[in-house]
Order: sequence, then C-alpha cells, then structure tokens
Amino acid sequence: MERSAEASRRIARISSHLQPPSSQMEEISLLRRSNCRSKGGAPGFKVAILGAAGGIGQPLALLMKMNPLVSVLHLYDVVNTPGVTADISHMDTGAVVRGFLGQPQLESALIGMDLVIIPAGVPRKPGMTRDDLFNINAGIVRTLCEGIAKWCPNAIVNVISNPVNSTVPIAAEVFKQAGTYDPKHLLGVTTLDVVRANTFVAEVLGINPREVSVPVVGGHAGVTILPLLSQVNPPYSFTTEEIRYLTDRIQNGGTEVVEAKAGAGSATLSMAYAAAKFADACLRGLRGDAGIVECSFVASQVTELPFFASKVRLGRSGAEEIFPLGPLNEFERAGLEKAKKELAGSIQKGVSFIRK
Ligand SMILES: NC(=O)C1=CN([C@@H]2O[C@H](COP(=O)(O)OP(=O)(O)OC[C@H]3O[C@@H](n4cnc5c(N)ncnc54)[C@H](O)[C@@H]3O)[C@@H](O)[C@H]2O)C=CC1
Ligand SMILES: O=C([O-])CC(=O)C(=O)O
Repeated sequence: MERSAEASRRIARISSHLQPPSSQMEEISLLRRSNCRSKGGAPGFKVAILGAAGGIGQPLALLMKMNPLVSVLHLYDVVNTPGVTADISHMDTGAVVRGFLGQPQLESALIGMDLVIIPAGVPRKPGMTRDDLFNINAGIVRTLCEGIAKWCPNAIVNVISNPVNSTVPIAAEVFKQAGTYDPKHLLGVTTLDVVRANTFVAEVLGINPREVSVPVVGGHAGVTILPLLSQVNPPYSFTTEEIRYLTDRIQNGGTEVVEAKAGAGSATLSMAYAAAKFADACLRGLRGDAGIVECSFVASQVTELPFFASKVRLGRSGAEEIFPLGPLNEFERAGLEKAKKELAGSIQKGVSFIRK
C-alpha cells in the first residue's frame, strides 16, 4: 500500500516524461535533462496510443516512433507504460515519447493530440468470437472515448479494440452524448483484413503482395468481412474454387492466428503493422496529401446500415469521402446480404450499450 502510494507520487511528479527505475536515478536523470538543449516541438503530428503496453500497443508504438510525420508520441495504458516508454524513447528517431499510467493520467495523455489510436482491451482465446469480448471491451472503449470527448474532441480516432462492429458505434454514441461527434473523425481499423487479403491473393496468384490491392468491405468479424475479389487492382480473374478458398481464409484470418497462438492472444504483430499503415494514411491525409484511399469501418450511407466498411478518402478533416461499393458479382451480393444481417445486430448492440 505504502509502496504503491509512493510509486503513484513519483509517476505524477514526472508525468511529462518516462519513469526511471529508482528515485536516485530519477534525481540524476531529471538533473541531466534540465541541462539538455533540446527544445522539443519539432513539426509534425501528436499521436496517442491507448493500450500502448499490450500485444498490439508495443509494436505499434515502435512503428509510430519510426514515422517521420509524428513529432510527439503519447503512450497510455493501465499497466507497464513506464518501461515501454523508457525503451521506445531510446530509438534515435524524431518523435518525443511520453508515458502515462492509469486513469488519473488520461487527461495529460490526450490533451493536444491530433490522432488517437485505441488498441486497449482483451483479445480472443480459441473458441471465442469477437463478440464474446463485448462485455469487457465495451466499457473500456466507452471510458477512453469519454476522455477523448473531454480532452481532445477534435482528434481523429482509430478504433482497433474488438468487436470493432460494436465498439465504433459505442464511440459514436459517447461522442454524440458529449456533443463532440464528427463522423469524419471516427474510423474503425479494418486494415488487417485488407493486408491479409493482399497477402493471400498474392500467394494464390504467385505475385508480390505489394503489387495487388484487394478492397475488403462490410465489417470486421466473420461473414461481415467481405473481400471484393471482382475488384482486385490490377484486375485478375479467379476460379470458383479460388474465390471460395480466399473468401474463407480472409474471413477467418483472425481465428487462424488465435488458434495458432493457442491461448496466448490474437494477431498483434501483423495488426500493429496494419494499424501503423492506417495511421500513416490518416496523418498523410491530415497533412493534405491528395488521393489517400483506405478501407475503414465508418458512419456511412453506402448501405442502409449506419456504419459500414468501404473505401474511404482520407484528408485534412478525416474520412472526407466514402466510395460506393461498385459493381458486385452474384457471390459478393449474397455475401453482402449475410454481412448486413450480422452487422445490423452488432451495431445495434453497441448503440444500446450507451443509450440504455
Ligand atoms: N481491429 C483489428 O483488426 C484487431 C483488433 N484486435 C483487438 O485489439 C485489442 C487488443 O489486443 P492485444 O493488444 O492483443 O491485447 P493485450 O491484452 O495484449 O493488450 C491490451 C492492452 O490494453 C490495456 N488496457 C486494458 N484496459 C485498459 C484501459 N481501460 N485503458 C487503457 N489500456 C487498457 C491492457 O493493460 C493491455 O496492455 C483486442 O480487443 C483485440 O481483439 C486485435 C487484432 C486485430
Ligand atoms: O481475431 C481476433 O480476435 C483479432 C482480430 O480482430 C483479427 O486478427 O482480425
């Protein structure tokens, strides 16, 4: 008890930077830092990762520290951020890294952020669906979004925590209640589905995955993950057998990893890669780069559902344009009907969680 109170005081004193291992070290490092000539404040964007000490959070922090568009990187979690922050902060790239531990430091973690990425929450174990995570992760996402609404209401928000099909509607409802909702700022991260689709399609075709782009629409769970193989760029044709194999593998890519990890969690490394890719696209959009298009689960009028993943053009104000689905073949039209049925329930579950 005594020790944890002292630890909290120490963390509070140095909340603007990382936590050294002992109080003596702290004095020395603060003294040394006070002599540093660094002014900080290089041009670039301020990015916070909430859940930064987790399986996704740590490699994502590493990748964001390597991103030249990032000037300040805030790492927030309810455990272990001092160590992760100390570690990442030694990388000789431009971003200044600061760690924040626990709810009392959420405000400092969020103030001034341009982009907030949320991988906080529990992952699946074998035999579970993403929806089985709802009971724990819904509350986590709600609390973090309440903080975003208060302390960085204009930030772009990337939601990774599952079930994405429900956590994005939860975030939207929290922002609506706070009066800060801007649908263009709220993006569910479905990039891993696209990354997997590119990889598996390239494997079947015997080409480099970097040379193919597969749109994946719908949502981020089972049948709601709908790859549009008829719209692969550049165009390729597939046999019926290939289409069935690829659709099944893309829809169950997450489960493939969960089973291979056998109780040790779900995709973390490929997810961090995908999240970093998506965050980079958001930052390039914020910078004003033209023609940035990614798939994302957003508020949408592409179907009759209030949220849907499809191709989105990212710009200075976030998701600036949402593209229609384009022509679908019969197999994809049938898949779309299945996806919409499941998505409707997951969206409603998220909305009801906040409105109840
Ligand atoms: N959107 C997508 O494509 C994917 C989503 N996910 C989801 O991402 C989430 C995280 O996965 P992992 O990193 O593997 O889990 P993990 O358990 O390794 O890490 C989660 C981190 O969240 C932290 N956390 C818990 N409550 C928190 C709170 N209230 N505030 C801040 N941090 C909190 C934990 O302390 C932990 O460090 C899971 O829900 C998982 O299902 C995973 C892979 C792909
Ligand atoms: O499958 C899971 O639970 C994690 C996830 O969302 C994915 O890997 O696509």
